[in-house]
Amino acid sequence: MDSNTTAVHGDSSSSFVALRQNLYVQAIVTALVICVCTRLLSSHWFNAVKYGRGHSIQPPTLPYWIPGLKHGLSMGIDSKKFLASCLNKYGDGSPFFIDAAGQKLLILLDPEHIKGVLRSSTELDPNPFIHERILGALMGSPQAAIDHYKSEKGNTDYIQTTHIRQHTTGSNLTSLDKRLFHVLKRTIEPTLSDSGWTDLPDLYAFVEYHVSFAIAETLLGSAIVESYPNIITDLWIHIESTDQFLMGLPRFIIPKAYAARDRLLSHIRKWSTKSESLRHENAVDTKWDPTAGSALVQEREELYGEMPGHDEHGRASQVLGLLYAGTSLTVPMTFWYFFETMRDTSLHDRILAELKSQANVEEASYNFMQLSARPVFQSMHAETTRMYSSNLTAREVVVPEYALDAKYTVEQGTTVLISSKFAGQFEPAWAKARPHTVTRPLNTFWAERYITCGEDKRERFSDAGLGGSWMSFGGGEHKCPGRHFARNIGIVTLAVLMGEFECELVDPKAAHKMDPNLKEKAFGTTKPTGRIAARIRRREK
Ligand code: HEM
Repeated sequence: MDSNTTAVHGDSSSSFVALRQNLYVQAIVTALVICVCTRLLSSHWFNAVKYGRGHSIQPPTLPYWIPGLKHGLSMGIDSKKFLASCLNKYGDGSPFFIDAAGQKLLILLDPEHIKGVLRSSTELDPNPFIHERILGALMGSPQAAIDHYKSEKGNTDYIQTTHIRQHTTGSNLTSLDKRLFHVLKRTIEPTLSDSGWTDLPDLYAFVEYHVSFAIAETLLGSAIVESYPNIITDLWIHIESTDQFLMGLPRFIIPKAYAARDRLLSHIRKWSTKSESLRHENAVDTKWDPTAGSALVQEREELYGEMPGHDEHGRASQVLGLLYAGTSLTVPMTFWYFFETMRDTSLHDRILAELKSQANVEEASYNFMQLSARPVFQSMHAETTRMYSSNLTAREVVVPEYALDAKYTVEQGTTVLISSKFAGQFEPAWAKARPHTVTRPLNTFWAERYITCGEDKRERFSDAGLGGSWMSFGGGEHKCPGRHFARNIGIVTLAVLMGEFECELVDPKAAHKMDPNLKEKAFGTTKPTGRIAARIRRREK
C-alpha cells in the first residue's frame, strides 16, 4: 500500500468520524432545542391558564422539559422529592397538575378546595385508589376480593370504617389502651439493666420496634408475634417499600420487599386459619385472645370471611392492611410525640405532672380516658401530626365533571392528591382561619397551638376553622377511623417511657442536628436524619 492510499484512507476515516461526531452533536443540539422549546411553551401555557381569566377550565399543568414523558422521569426517579419540590416552588394555593407520561395528578393546597373535595364524597371517591393500588398492589389482595370491593354489592369500605371506629372509641378504646400499656411495659422491662441506666444508641429504632410490637400484639394476639420473631422487621420493609408497590414495580426489581410481604401474608394466613377453627369451636376469649387477638380483629375476620373472594388469602391481605394502617403513621408519630416532649424541659415537666395526676396505683396503670381528654395531650398530638405526618390523601373524580371553584373544573378519572404536611405548613391559610395559631411559626413545634381559652378561663382543645389546613387524618366520610386509637397510642407510650421509666437524651444539642428537613419530601416516613442516643432506667416511685 503506497503512502497516497494511506493518506486517502486516513482522510476518509477521519472525515467519517467527524461526520459521525457531527451527527451526535446535531442530535444532542436538536434534543436540547426541543427540550428548551417544550419548557418555554409549557411555561407559557402554565402562566396563561394560572394568571388568565376563565370559567370551567382545567387547572394548569406544571412546566416540563420532555415532550410526551413530561414529569414521568422526575416522578420515576424520586416522586417524594419531586412532589415536594413542586409544592415548594409552585405552592401558593393555586391547583396544578403533574403529568407523569399521561397519568395526571391534581395537587391541591388551598383549604377551600381541600374542604370542598373532602366534603364531596359522592363526586370524589378514595375507593378506586384504595381497591386497586392499596389493597391490590400494596397488600397483594387476590383479584376475586378486589372484584368484590368494586362490585355494587361491595360496601366493604363503609363496613370496615364503621367497625374500626366502634372498636377504637369509648370503652373498647380503654381496653386497647390497657393491653398496649402492659405489652409495652413488659417488652421494655427485660431490656433494662438491673441497676442504673441502659444506653439506647438509636432512640428511633427503640421506639419503632417496641411500639410496633405492642400494637401488633394488642391487635392480633401474642401467638403470632411469638411464633414469627421477624414480624416487625418484615412489616417495616413492607411499609418502607410503599411507593414502589404503588408504582407497580415487579418482583425482580424489589425482591426483598416482595419476600417480606410473602412472609407476612403466609404467617397471617396460618394465623387466620387457626383463629377461624378456634372461633368455630367457641374456644376463644372474645374480648382478647392470645391466638385470635382483639375483639376488633376477631369480628373483622368474621365479617370478611362471609364476603365473596375472602378465603384465607383475601382475609390475610385485609389483616396486613389493618396492621399497616395501625403502625405505618402511628409509630413515627409516637416517636415525635415523645421526642418533642423530652427535648423541652418545661413541656416534659408538665406532661409528667399530668401523667402522675392520672396514675392508678392499685391497677398499676393510668386513666387513659382522662388523659386523652386533657387539652395539652390533644393539642400536642395534633401538632405532632401536623408537622411530622407525611401522608397523601387521595380521591378520584367519579362524576363527569367536578367544579373546584368558579374558574377550575376537573374531569372524571382525575386523581386528586393532598399533602397533609404541606397543608399543615401553608401559613396564609392558617393565618386567615385562626390568626392565633401562627403566633409561633408553622415550621416550629408548638405544643399548645390548638389550645383556646374560653370566658371561664378553662383551656380547651379546638381545631375549629382548620378543616383543609390541619388534615393529617383526612376528612369527610373517609376521615381516619383509627385516629383516637392513634392518639392514645402516643399517650400510652408517654405513660410507659416517662411514667414507668425515665428516659433522657445523651446530648440534646447533637439530637437537634438530626431534625429532618420537613419540606424535602411530600410523603413517606419522617425519621431523624441520624441516630439519637438516649438512656433509660426504671423510675423510682
Ligand atoms: C397518627 C396515625 C395515623 C394517621 C396520621 C392516619 C391518617 C389517615 C389518613 C390521612 C387517612 C385517609 C383519610 C381520608 O381519605 O380522608 C386514613 C385512613 C384510614 N386509617 Fe388512619 N391514620 C393513623 C392511624 C390509624 C390507625 C391506628 C388505624 C387503625 C387501627 C387507622 C386506620 C385507617 C383506615 C382503616 C383508613 C381507611 C378509611 C377509609 O377508607 O374510609 N389509621 N388514616
